[in-house]
Amino acid sequence: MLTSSQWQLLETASLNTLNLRPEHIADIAAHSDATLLSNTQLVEFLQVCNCLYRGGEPLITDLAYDHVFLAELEKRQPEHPYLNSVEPEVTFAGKTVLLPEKMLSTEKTYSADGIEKWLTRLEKAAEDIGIDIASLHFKATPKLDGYAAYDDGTLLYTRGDGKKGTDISRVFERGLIVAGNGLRGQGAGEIVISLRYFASHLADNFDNARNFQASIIKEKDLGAHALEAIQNHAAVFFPFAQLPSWQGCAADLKTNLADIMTQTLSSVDYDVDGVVFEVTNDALKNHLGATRHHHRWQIAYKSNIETATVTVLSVTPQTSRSGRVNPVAELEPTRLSGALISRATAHHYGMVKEQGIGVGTVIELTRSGQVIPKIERVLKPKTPQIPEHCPSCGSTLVWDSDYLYCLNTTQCPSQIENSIEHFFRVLANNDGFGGKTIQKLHAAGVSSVYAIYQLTLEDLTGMGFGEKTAQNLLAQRQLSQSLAIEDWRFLGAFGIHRMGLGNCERLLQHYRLADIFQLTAPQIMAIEGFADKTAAAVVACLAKINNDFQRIYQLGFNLTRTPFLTEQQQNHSPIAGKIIVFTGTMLHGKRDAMSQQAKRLGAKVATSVTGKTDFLVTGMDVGAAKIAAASAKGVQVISEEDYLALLR
Ligand SMILES: NC(=O)c1ccc[n+]([C@@H]2O[C@H](COP(=O)([O-])OP(=O)(O)OC[C@H]3O[C@@H](n4cnc5c(N)ncnc54)[C@H](O)[C@@H]3O)[C@@H](O)[C@H]2O)c1
Ligand SMILES: [Zn+2]
Repeated sequence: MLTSSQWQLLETASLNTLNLRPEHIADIAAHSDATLLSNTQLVEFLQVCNCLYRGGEPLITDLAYDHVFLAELEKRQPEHPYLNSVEPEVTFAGKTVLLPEKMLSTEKTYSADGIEKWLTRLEKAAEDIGIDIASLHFKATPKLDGYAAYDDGTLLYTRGDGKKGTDISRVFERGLIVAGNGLRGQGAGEIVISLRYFASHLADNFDNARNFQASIIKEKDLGAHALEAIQNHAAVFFPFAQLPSWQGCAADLKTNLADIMTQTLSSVDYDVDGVVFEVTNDALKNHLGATRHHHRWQIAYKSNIETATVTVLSVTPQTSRSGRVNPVAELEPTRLSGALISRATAHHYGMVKEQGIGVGTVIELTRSGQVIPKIERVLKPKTPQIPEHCPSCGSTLVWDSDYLYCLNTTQCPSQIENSIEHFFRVLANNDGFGGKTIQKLHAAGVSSVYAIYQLTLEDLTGMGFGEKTAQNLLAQRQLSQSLAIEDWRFLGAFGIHRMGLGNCERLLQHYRLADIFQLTAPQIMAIEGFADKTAAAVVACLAKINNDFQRIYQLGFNLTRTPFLTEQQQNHSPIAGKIIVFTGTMLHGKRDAMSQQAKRLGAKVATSVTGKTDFLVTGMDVGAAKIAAASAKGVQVISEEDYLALLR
């Protein structure tokens, strides 16, 4: 659930009126799965995370934000405005002022390869304007993970939306000093707090450094802790120009990249979330310029994985919808990249047993893009904690290779509740049936998806749901049936073993939903992507869920049929077999819907223009440079109108 202060931040930013509701937001964060979200939900969730992050109360890790949710938006809608602008700060009161110069975000990479590519681009650009590559000079500075601000000598501004910021000069009136030479007016920098000071003086009162930085800026009256930190010069404004730096030529940079990273990351006593590389040549910087999001002459190399050494307090078994019992380690609360971690999953009970994970085990915790971090390595083993009985239903557990299973598929509460939850989560077109509601329904004797669809208002109120909640549940249930949903998603909601959403779609590209229950293993194996083991498992599982499936299917859902692969290929539409890229804002419907239609008509829809692209279909607000670049590659550029005429 969101905390009340998180909710307040959303209210201040007017994000409390979104379609996403608090329990849904918390649920998405907990599952860290972006694929189930609609496009609108995805963008709304990003806005919510950004607001909470800037307000000092992050909901998810930076890695989850970048690699799960932002990456999904990039995959689906690479041209989405959210990706092409500076993520706004929304939380501070104060006068809005135009920034003396634009403050942008940074381009990011997570690998040495990304740095190499960036260098190649710079070298090409240098050649274009006749600059000798060997003369280029580079600089690496620690990427401070504080609160970005701009000091023009008189006022201090927040970064705001990159063009307009908020006047927060009050922090200097409160005694904040400028780090380094102490001079005002050095432009962009960050408000940061000493790591050592935070650990010794503030850790008990603030969740993380970001949380503290936000408090320095936003609170009307400073708390005693903040005041003391400022007086002790532990909290400072650090102009980037004053940061310690590595400097050298491109060849040095390439050869010593790993060393430069290690040195720079530990060169200051502040939270650092990467290293910023930039070229210093002014002519080249001017030539390169910026996108709406970042300067092309600068790149941040962010570290992908974070680790910490932690002691295990106990290991808790959790039964999943498939009956597999997963070990969750309860940990001594530990800070990892700003969030307080108190639980981690071990891969399976085989690992718990072999490596000795139990009370007092010391482990290395790794976090790479998931909200719940994983135990990667055991540093000091102890007696393992292995359960004999299912924590949910008490039946005796059995081993199947490395895994422990509860075989009580028909009565185990965890299995039943998690399966129902899975169904509604995958449908993703309603948000009435979350974990808590399902638990309550199950406790009242409702133990299947079908049974949920039989409930009346009286049934629900009889189970202790309030009149309003009950009505809302029925409305949400109605939505789940009336809103259009792809048939592969519907099939995926049944949680068939070895049938993730991708395999469901693949299967339905060859057979109608109504026909898949008659399929044999060889027929499934004939489909590209299904190996013999998978095919056999699919047949067995389909047989197992057949009755349940038919009953629910017959309730009536608004299913969209997956086009057969053959239909797509043999289609005689004017765009059959063509590769199309859509760009800009479309006037005649959402781009998503247009892509779907194009696919149905046999076209391949790509997200970026290459020499193989046939058509670039342009909506509104498409830059001339983009059009010119496509034409130069021999791509036919047509307007949305012309495209629709072509289809007619
Ligand atoms: N956890 C979450 O929910 C959440 C939400 C939103 C954003 N984020 C994180 O924030 C990031 C995006 O934020 P952003 O737009 O501020 O981009 P960014 O992380 O790329 O930071 C850009 C900023 O870096 C600062 N910076 C720090 N040290 C610097 C140096 N040495 N030289 C130059 N600039 C330096 C500048 O102020 C610049 O504005 C994402 O990558 C994500 O990880 C997380
Ligand atoms: Zn059980």
